[in-house]
Amino acid sequence: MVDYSVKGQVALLEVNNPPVNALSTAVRTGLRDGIAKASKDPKVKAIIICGKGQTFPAGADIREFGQPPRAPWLIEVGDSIEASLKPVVAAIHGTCLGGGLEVSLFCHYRIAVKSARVGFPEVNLGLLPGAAGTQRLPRLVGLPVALDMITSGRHVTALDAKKYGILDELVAGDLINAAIKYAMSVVGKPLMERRLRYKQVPGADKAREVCEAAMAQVKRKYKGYEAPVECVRAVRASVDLPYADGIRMESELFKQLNASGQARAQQYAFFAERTVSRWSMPNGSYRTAKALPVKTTAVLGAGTMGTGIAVCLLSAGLPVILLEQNEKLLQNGLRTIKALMEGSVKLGKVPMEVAQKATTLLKPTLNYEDLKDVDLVIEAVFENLKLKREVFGKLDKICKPSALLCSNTSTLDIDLAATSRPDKVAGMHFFAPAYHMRLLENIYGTKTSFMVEEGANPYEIDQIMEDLGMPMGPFKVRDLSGIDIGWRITQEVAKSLGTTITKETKYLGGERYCGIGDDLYEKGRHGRKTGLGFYKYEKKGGKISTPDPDALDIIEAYRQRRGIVKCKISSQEVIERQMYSSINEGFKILEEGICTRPEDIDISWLYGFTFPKYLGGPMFYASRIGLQKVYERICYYHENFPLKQRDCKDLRRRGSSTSGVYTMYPALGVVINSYCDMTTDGGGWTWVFWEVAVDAATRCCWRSPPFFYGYVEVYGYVEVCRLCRGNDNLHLLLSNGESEMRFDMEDFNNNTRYLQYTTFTVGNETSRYLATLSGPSGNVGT
Ligand SMILES: CC(C)(COP(=O)(O)OP(=O)(O)OC[C@H]1O[C@@H](n2cnc3c(N)ncnc32)[C@H](O)[C@@H]1OP(=O)(O)O)[C@@H](O)C(=O)NCCC(=O)NCCSC(=O)C[C@@H](O)CCCCCCCCCCCCC(=O)O
Repeated sequence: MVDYSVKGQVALLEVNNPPVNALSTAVRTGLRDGIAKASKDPKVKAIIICGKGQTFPAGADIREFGQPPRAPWLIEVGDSIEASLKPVVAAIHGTCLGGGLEVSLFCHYRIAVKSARVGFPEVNLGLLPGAAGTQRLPRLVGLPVALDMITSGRHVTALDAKKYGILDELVAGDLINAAIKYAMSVVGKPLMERRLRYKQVPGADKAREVCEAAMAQVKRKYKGYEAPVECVRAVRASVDLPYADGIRMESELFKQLNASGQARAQQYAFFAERTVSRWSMPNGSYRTAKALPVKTTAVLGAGTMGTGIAVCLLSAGLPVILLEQNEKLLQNGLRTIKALMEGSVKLGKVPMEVAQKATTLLKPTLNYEDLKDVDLVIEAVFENLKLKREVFGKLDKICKPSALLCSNTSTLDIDLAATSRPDKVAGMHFFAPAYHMRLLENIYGTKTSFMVEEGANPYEIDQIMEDLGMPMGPFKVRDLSGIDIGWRITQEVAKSLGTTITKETKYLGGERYCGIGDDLYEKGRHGRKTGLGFYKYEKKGGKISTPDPDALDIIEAYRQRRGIVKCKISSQEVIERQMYSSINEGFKILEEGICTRPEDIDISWLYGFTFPKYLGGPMFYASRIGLQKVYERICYYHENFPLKQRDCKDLRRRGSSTSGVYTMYPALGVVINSYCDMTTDGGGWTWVFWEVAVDAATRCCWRSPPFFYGYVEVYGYVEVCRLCRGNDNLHLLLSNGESEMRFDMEDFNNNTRYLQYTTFTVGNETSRYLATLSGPSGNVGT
């Protein structure tokens, strides 16, 4: 796993663990042994560490995180590198990430080719750099850059890394030859000053302000995610604590994060993203399919979706012909595209050069003839079957036979497009905003409005779903995508069913129909673009939403017209009805063979609905709750409400299996047992322990950090019998000696599911602590 050779007076340690040279146990052992061997060899004057194949090590081996940890620890290997009496040079190409960057920071010198990138992406896996990265990077580059890199996980170009001081030199030509030359040039120079552990963090006097600002920023930007918060804490320790204590704290926080449900979910998402790219269909797979070259494109319709799609294509550097039916709509569209491009540049999402080039790549037209040579057409006209059929008829006549004709429809049957080239016609459903969302898919939503019809308040529903981690509640999403769009879609559905929607319509196609959206539509409340929808906005097209009593009046009038008696719907029920109906649909999709793996569905949600990665996706979420429970609740809603939940045999089968544990995610380990206890120490701290057995092999245990302050949120299923038993068995108490946090538990002895949502703030500290406790098939406390 590490090839050892000596070139002249330089020992070469080449990590050889394709595809990304991950730092597995064997690699760590190889590095440790290689350093020892080179240190003993009198011929060797300097040592080089590099990667064979496509990259320098891109990090620890993520697959090892779900297994019992095995020595040598990366940090011990790093210590032996730093202690070497012969200079050690990291020669970097490809992606030097995570543990790879940590290895290089133990080396005395770092050189790289210009195309290399470095970074600490651990945060994206629900972790922090756990092999001294949080202590060493700040010592090298100062707090602002270290905090930015570690909390964002971004990849930094070699050029920037050189500017920050991470790299000592950029080299051209053959990396190994350049590294040998460089290594020989530093032989005999003092090594002490190159050992980062002895350095002070530059700008330490500003640590408090800088770290507090970073903490406030990560809480705002990565709301709900635990890892960025712990990253800031760990980096701050590089200033507040001596090196050895900082390392201990980093290691504690790493272990704590790694045992959390968020890390499991984010690591699952990492592999799921890669799994879904290995698609397979009856007539081919990713192995056999060849991509059709697309050099020129056209977008039909310059409304919200059309302009968004155009920006997406332009940002990818593709020429776009934008077609509209009249000059006024076309000019509006061009203005929107210009504004979106400028906004993307401001947010750093699109480089300035790309935006400048886009102006030359965009060609407006009113004439279908201009589309005759394009490779790809994406139609984004109104969701009206007749109109779309007309458009496809014209495109079929004008476009070259090899051109792909795609529809951005979210609901209409693509087979109805009626062209002479059905094999070149496809649905290409972009998610709004099209230039931002990475998903191009066709999944359709939940039956949210039902709940509002029964008495729930849309703003409360949004808040509950946002607290669960969705960036936007379902009603904000409806305002964003346009209430008129929803209205048009249901009109089309009704038409295709040979019926019409009236004020009295209660069922459509055998499913319950809610007409609240129709009432809003009739009042001109079409969502954000009109400044009014479920919410009120600061202006037409505005982004600042405020609850609107007028919208609530419309909803109430609707209920009265229908004779619906308003009832109270609990937060738990809101979550269940939102999530479980989607999970049920997910299983139905698997059963129907539309998707082949749960990962396909989860990735659609992560990219299409910005579902929080720390929950993994609805299918992963279901497996954490326990399919049996999910299935029981779906049955309950099916029996007690006039909802038409489609009964899914697959979920029923899995849900009624006696084990109660679904082994859908063996790679991550399945939690088979969990145990929770607490104790109060002499300092007045209440320590909460969760002990979790994973796959009967890994036992991880973590406790609440000693600096437990801030506010606590507990939500999700709480299987109370698994909670710590306090004096009166009725609450969970957390205390920091001055204040107490108390979570009252109801139905404690009934073993019933229970949702408790509480926030608690102590002093000015705004840190967030999230605790998710759940079910007998063992969900990890986080
Ligand atoms: C590197 C990439 C950018 C490459 O992208 P590309 O598109 O080219 O390729 P793919 O993404 O498709 O990947 C190809 C292939 O490789 C697999 N893979 C990629 N990275 C890894 C990896 N790090 N580990 C394993 N496998 C990996 C990928 O799955 C693909 O295979 P597949 O079969 O699925 O197709 C891109 O891949 C990328 O971004 N990778 C991730 C990079 C990353 O996140 N790196 C950081 C990893 S975490 C880390 O490094 C942590 C460190 O800080 C070290 C922590 C040390 C922990 C010490 C803990 C102390 C506590 C224990 C002590 C116990 C003692 C006690 O009890 O006291």
